[in-house]
Amino acid sequence: MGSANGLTNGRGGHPLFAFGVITDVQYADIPNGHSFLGVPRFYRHSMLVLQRAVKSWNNNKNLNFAIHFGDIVDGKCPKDQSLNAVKKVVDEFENFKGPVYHMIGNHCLYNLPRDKLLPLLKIPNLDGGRAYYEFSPAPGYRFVVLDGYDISAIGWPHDHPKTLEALKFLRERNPNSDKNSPNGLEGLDRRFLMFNGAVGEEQMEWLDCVLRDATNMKQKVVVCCHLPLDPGASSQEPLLWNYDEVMDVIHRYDCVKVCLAGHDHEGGHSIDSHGIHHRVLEAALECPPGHDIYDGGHSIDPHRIHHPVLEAALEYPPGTIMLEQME
Ligand SMILES: Nc1ccn([C@@H]2O[C@H](COP(=O)(O)O)[C@@H](O)[C@H]2O)c(=O)n1
Ligand SMILES: O=P(O)(O)OC[C@H](O)CO
Repeated sequence: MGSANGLTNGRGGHPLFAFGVITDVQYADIPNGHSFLGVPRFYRHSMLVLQRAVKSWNNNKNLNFAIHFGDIVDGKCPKDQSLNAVKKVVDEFENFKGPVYHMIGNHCLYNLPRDKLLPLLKIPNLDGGRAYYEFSPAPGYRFVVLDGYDISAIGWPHDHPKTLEALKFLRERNPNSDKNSPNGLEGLDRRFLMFNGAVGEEQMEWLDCVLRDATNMKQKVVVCCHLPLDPGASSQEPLLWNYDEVMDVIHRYDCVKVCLAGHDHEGGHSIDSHGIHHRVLEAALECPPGHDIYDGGHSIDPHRIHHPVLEAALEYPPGTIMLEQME
C-alpha cells in the first residue's frame, strides 16, 4: 500500500530501515494520578511499558536504533529522586541492543537543569546547553532532532537570556496569571503556554543549513521534536510556539518526508500541504496497567493506546516504524 510521499506500511516492498519508537514515559515512583483534564496517568506502570517495548525491539532483530521523544520522568517525581529516576529509565533504555536517542521534553526540565540532563541522556552538548543534533542511521537518510525548549521559560537559569525572551513572549500572548492556562486564548493561540517552547534563531539557521546540505547530498530527512509541528496532527495546546516558522524552513526544501513528535498524549497523524507525514505518538504514561502498547495483540482500548494502522501506516509492527521507498 503506497501513500502520498512513497511511505508504505511494511507489508510489501523493500524496507530501508526500521527503528523503535516510544514517547512520554514520564516515569515516577508515585501512585497513579491524572492530567489536568482528568485523563488517568500511570507513573509506575510506564516503566513496564518501556521494558516491554525494549524486549519487543530486541526480539525484532532488524531495528537500526530506538528513539524516545522526550519526557523521560514526570514533573511530579519528588525532586530528591529526580537524578536516580532519570538514571533508572535511561538504564532501561540501555537494555536495547542498539543505539538509543533521546530528546528533551518539559517534564525532563521540571526535574533537572540542562547541564545535568544532557549528559545523562547522552545528547551531544557541544555548545552551552544546546540540545539539537542530527544523525544518519542509513546511507541517504538523516534524522534531525530539534530542541523545542530552546526558547523556554523552563530549563534555563532564571536570569538566562532565553528564559527572559520566553517570559516576554508569553506575557505578550497569554494574559493569564497561570501561563500554563489557555483560558481565553482562541484557536491556535492556545499553544502560547509555559509548558511549550520555541526553536530559536541560531537553531533555525542550523536547521536551514542541515536541510540544504541534505538536499545537496540527496538525503531524505525525518524531523523529530518533543512538540508537534502540524496542527492537523495535534490539538492546539501542545504545538511548538513557532511551529509555523519551522515548517516554513522545512517547506523550502523537498528533503523532509516525515515529522515525528510526542507531548500530545492522545497522538495523531496528518499529511501537510507539502505531502509531509506528521505522526504524534501516543504516551506510554497513559497506557493502563494490564495493557501494553507493544503487545501487538490490539486487545486494548484502541482510542488511547494502540498505535493504529493509519492512512499512512507508518508503524510496523506496533512500537516500530519502518521506512520504505521514500520518494
Ligand atoms: N486545559 C488546560 C491544560 C493544562 N492546564 C495547566 O497545565 C498544567 C499541566 O497540564 P497537564 O495536562 O500536564 O496536567 C496543569 O496543571 C494546568 O495548570 C490548564 O490550565 N488548562
Ligand atoms: O507535558 P504534559 O504531560 O504536561 O502534557 C502536555 C499535554 O498533553 C498537552 O496538552
